[in-house]
Amino acid sequence: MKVAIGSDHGGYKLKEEIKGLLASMNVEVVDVGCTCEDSVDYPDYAQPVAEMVAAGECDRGILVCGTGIGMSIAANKIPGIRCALVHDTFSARATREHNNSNVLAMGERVIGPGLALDIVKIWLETEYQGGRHERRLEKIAGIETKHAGVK
Ligand SMILES: O=C(CO)[C@H](O)[C@H](O)[C@H](O)COP(=O)(O)O
Repeated sequence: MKVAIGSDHGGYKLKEEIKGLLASMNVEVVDVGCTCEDSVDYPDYAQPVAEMVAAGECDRGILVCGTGIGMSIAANKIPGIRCALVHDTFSARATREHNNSNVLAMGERVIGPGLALDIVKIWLETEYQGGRHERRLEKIAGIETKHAGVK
């Protein structure tokens, strides 16, 4: 598996911890930054991660900012992206099984690294269930199609 990862300054430390976990899981990582705790703007990191996933260059994406909210809003603007903002292990599993989420967003200012790493592991290892959920994802894709190019 190949994972694109990005953070702003508010998520930098957690991003580095997640990279350590991914290395231990033999997951290939593309880190788009940021590279330190200097203040930056989260959309500049959400966009390349989401674009790499949407283009099929990476299998999944992981985004971290202070809350995860800005990252998830920005990532979900990219067609084909289903970014889930997750701060508990139940949702980590459910969003893979039900939503086939392809990007995970978390907030370093919201949860500690122990829980965050558990969430990442569960999210990466849980399979999409398909079945009844497929019809719902098709409806989400239909919303994207209907609004494509609308400003
Ligand atoms: O996008 C966010 C909130 O939706 C993130 O938490 C950012 O990390 C946060 O807004 C950055 O805030 P700062 O005061 O500039 O550090």
